[in-house]
Amino acid sequence: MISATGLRFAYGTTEIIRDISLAARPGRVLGLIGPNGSGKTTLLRLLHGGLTPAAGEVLIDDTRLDGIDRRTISRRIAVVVQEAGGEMTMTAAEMVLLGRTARLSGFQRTGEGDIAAARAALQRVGALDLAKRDFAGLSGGEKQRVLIARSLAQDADHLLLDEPTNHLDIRYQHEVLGLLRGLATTTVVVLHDLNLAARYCDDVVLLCRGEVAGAGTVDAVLEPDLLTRVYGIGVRRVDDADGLHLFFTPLRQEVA
Ligand SMILES: Nc1ncnc2c1ncn2[C@@H]1O[C@H](COP(=O)(O)OP(=O)(O)OP(=O)(O)O)[C@@H](O)[C@H]1O
Repeated sequence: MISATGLRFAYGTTEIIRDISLAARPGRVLGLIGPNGSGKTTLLRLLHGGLTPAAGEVLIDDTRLDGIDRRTISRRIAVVVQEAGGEMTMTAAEMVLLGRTARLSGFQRTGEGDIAAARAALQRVGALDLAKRDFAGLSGGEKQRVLIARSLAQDADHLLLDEPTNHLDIRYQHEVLGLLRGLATTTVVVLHDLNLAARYCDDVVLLCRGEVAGAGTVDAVLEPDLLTRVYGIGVRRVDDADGLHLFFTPLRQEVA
C-alpha cells in the first residue's frame, strides 16, 4: 500500500502540489489524471522518493518513505518514467535484467533465474523478439514495452508508471494496461486518456492545479460536469455493459 498525507511541493517559490492526500492499495490500479501541468508527474515522483515533499508524508506499507534506504526502495518500488533508459548501449534483454539487479544484494550477480525472469517479463509485454536488439535503436513504443518489462522483472510489490501508454499503438495500450490490471502489486499510473483510465483503473485521483479535484472510484470521479470544470471541454458519458465511455466536444469559444 502507498499512502500520502498532506503532501506539498514547490519548484522554487511556485507551489505545484498543494495538500494532496491519497491511498493506493494492493491489487488495485490507481490512476492519476488531470490536465497538462496539473502536477501528476511531480506527485508520482513524490510517491517514489524522486522528490522530497516540503510538507506531509508518504507511507509504504505503514513505513515512512524517508525512513527507508534507497536500496530497499529500489527493490520494493518499480518505476517506469518518461524517456528512461536514454541512449545507454545495451540490448533490450540487458535493460530488462537491470530490473533484476535492483533485487540483488552486495556482490550477488544475476544468474539463470534472473535471465529466465527477464525473458518472461519480455514475453508478457510481447517483446521477446526484441531481446537481442540494441535498446537505443528501438522505436518509442518498443522501448516503452521493454521498460515496462524491466519493471515487471523487478518483481516489486509497488509499481509506479508515468504515462506507460505513451508511444504504444492502440493494441499495446490495451494489452499493457490489461496486464497491469491483473497484477497483485499496488499500482499507480499517470494517464491522459480518460477512456483508458475508465477501463483499466479501479480508482482515480483527478488533479487540477496541484490540488485534488476528485478522488474515488472511476465511476464516481469520471463525471461529465466535474471533467468539464477541470479540463474545459464538453463531456458526454455513456454507460453500457462494457463499462463507461466518454465523448468529448470542444466548448464554444467566445470570440472577443
Ligand atoms: N523541474 C522543474 N522546474 C520548475 N517547474 C517545473 C519543473 N518540473 C515541472 N514543473 C512545473 O510543475 C508543474 C507540474 O508539472 P508536472 O510535470 O508535474 O505536470 P503534469 O500534470 O505531469 O503535466 P503533463 O500532463 O503536461 O505531463 C508544471 O507547471 C510544470 O511546468
